[in-house]
Amino acid sequence: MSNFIIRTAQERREQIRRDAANMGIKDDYISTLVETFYSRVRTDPELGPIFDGVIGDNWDPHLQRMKDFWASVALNAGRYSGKPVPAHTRLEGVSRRHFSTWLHLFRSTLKDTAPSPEAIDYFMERAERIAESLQFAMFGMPGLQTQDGVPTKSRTIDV
Ligand code: HEM
Repeated sequence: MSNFIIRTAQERREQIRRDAANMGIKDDYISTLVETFYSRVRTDPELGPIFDGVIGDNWDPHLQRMKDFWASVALNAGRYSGKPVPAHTRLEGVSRRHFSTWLHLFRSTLKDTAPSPEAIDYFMERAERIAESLQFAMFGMPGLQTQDGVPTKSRTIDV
């Protein structure tokens, strides 16, 4: 006979936070990660101009949104309620190469700042999964041309 354990959403959320805390992941680390990552993005020769064009000098709201986003992804904080897909499909001049650069920069930021080796994998797994979804929304399946050459824009991402 198998035993089923039924947990409430609240219990699941607490478990996620306990697991993350055991890796050293809490709000203060998410704040460090986001601040460090985007300070590197801003000076990156490929990514910097793309962000500059959209965000200009108005970085504070973007950084706050990204802290809420990562707290929701990593800690199930439920603080983010934006729409990542349209925010990216409307960007001009972004290719798969930019995503590869983004992921490299994210990994090196984690290597330099993460509170534990497990935390690096924890964030990278999630970043890679979301990057895949965004690229699918923007460019379609790798190697598959959409009928009219226009990227699929209808995907949503649950965080
Ligand atoms: C080529 C790689 C990427 C570029 C150039 C890029 C660029 C941008 C820019 C310019 C914005 C601001 C959009 C606006 O305010 O209208 C933005 C927002 C955002 N990005 Fe990215 N991004 C990239 C990859 C990613 C990845 C991999 C993730 C997640 C793992 C991500 C998550 C987000 C989120 C959550 C927002 C806020 C969307 C909103 O609620 O308005 N981005 N991104």
